[in-house]
Amino acid sequence: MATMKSLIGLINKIQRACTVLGDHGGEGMSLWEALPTVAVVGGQSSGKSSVLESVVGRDFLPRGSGIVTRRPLVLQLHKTEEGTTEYAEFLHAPKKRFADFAAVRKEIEDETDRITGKSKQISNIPIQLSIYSPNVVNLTLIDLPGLTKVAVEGQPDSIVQDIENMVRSYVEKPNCIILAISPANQDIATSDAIKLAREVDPTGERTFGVATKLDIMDKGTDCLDVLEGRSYRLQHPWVGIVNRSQADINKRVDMIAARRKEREYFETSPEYGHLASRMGSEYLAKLLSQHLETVIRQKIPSIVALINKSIDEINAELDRIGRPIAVDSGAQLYTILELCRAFDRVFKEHLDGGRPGGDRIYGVFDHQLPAALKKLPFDRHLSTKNVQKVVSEADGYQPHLIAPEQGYRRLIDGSISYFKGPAEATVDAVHFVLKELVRKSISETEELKRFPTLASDIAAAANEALERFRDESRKTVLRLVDMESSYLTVEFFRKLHLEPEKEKPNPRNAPQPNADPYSDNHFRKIGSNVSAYINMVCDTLRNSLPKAVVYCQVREAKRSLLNFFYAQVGRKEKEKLGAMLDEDPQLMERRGTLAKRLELYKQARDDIDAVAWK
Ligand SMILES: Nc1nc2c(ncn2[C@@H]2O[C@H](COP(=O)(O)OP(=O)(O)OP(=O)(O)O)[C@@H](O)[C@H]2O)c(=O)[nH]1
Repeated sequence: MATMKSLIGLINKIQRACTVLGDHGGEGMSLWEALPTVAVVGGQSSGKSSVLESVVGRDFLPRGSGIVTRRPLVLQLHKTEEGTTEYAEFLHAPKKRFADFAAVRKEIEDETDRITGKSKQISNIPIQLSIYSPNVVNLTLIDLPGLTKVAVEGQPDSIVQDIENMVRSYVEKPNCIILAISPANQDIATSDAIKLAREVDPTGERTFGVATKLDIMDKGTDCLDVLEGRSYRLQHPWVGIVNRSQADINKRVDMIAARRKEREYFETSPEYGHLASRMGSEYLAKLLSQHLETVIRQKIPSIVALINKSIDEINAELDRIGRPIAVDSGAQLYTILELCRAFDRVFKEHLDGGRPGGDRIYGVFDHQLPAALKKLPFDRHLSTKNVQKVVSEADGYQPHLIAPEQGYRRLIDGSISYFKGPAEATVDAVHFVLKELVRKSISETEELKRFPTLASDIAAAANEALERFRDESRKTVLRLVDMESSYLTVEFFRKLHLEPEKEKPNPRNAPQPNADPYSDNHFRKIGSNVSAYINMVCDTLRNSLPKAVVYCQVREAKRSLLNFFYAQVGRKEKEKLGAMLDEDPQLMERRGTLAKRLELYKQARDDIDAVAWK
């Protein structure tokens, strides 16, 4: 079975971790709130600090008038071997050991002011103090500001309510054991601590009543009715305490002597002698420690359940925002390539039909290109007038004898050059569709959302690659057009000569006697032959241009869009890779916090497993 030391020590450890992570309750069912604690509650000057110092056996708490305790002080007591030196440690100064307890008092004052400033404000951010001593029991107590009645100089009017709200936020928790300090020299009925305890713990199952200042009750009065449970009955027996008086404090009576004096007081007291074994700060410490250990043991299952639930929630959140990237360059390079592949998959789905977009490329070939070809000004270029002009210029001083070979060539070349416009327009149109698909693919790649720098690097690399593909495609389509000029299809013209005159003899068209062979008819015929040839070329290009564009741009985009990028990334050194994976700072901070909390909860679960099964 787990020992008391190990269980309370376990809770101390988890409590410290919670404070490091800023989990001191208040945000839903936090781990802190699931941990059993003992809260010390009492009115101003009720003797809270004196009880705590008696339990610790050391003078270490700040004293003074007005509100002294302005932040909760989580006091974790660790019993060490007899004869070992006592020392204290603060969570906010983990490397520093305090052997001088006067310095502990100063550190508490300074740390209080660090958060609340020199004002008399209060704050619910706890100060975590651990004391290691052979004269203590394993116990965690939370010292809270004294319940006060009136604001003093320098305090806001709301201070009374603020303090009560803070104290209430601790004692209302079902896991909080209430140490209610009431001065016996005042009517217990007016005790602020008992009033509050009755409110939040009506059955008294988690309230321990402590009566202080028994030694300065009015002569002839005693506290037996309360201490023997006849009035203000609680489930746990009241404990009477005699702390150092102010005179003792001023005389620097040390705590161990004070404890001895307290023991003698009860053993020699005519009223309380028969209760001596159940009175005094040492007995109170043991009673609380045993009770705390019992409560912790009962709460272990619910604490473990909460820890497991928190671990699952944190893991789910980490999965949602993405796990931290390992810092070694191999892992970073792997991550970058994985993210590139994720983008590439989305891009290919757009092209191959899994996602919309690829159809727009087909639309360029099926609508835009034919429409552009149709609009080419061949009618004007092959008008009889222009044919005559070109043929005459081509003949020079010697008119052609049979067929105007040069004229034909010039007319054909001139016509073919018109195809360059639609060819380049097709290349550009497909380029812009591909660029748009890159942009969409970047935004649709979920994994890339947390890496804005890498996303823009991939987009830049992809667009550079598309520019290269476009240049290559433009050269290729212009070459296709130029090839049509470089060698005319002889077969076409052979057939032309073999083909009977298609036109029915039309008296108007029939050659008139003494007709000029170079008449309109002649040139119209040339124009129509060239037009027929150009139509053939047009049909060829309408089919070959899309093939060239797909081959140079679409196929390359699918095969090697990021090849240059991969080569560049492979050559980058470590810090450059890290810079590519820089994330949204808020996201990184969020992930860091979650990772720390996850670590806390996993460590707590392991600690509990290690202790609970001993
Ligand atoms: N004679 C006697 N004096 C006591 C006893 N307990 C506390 N005092 C005195 O009462 C005064 C207040 O004691 P503290 O321990 O500071 O009380 P507190 O509740 O911590 O006060 P604040 O935190 O400042 O509100 C001090 O002068 C103590 O010396 C006691 O049992 N007997």
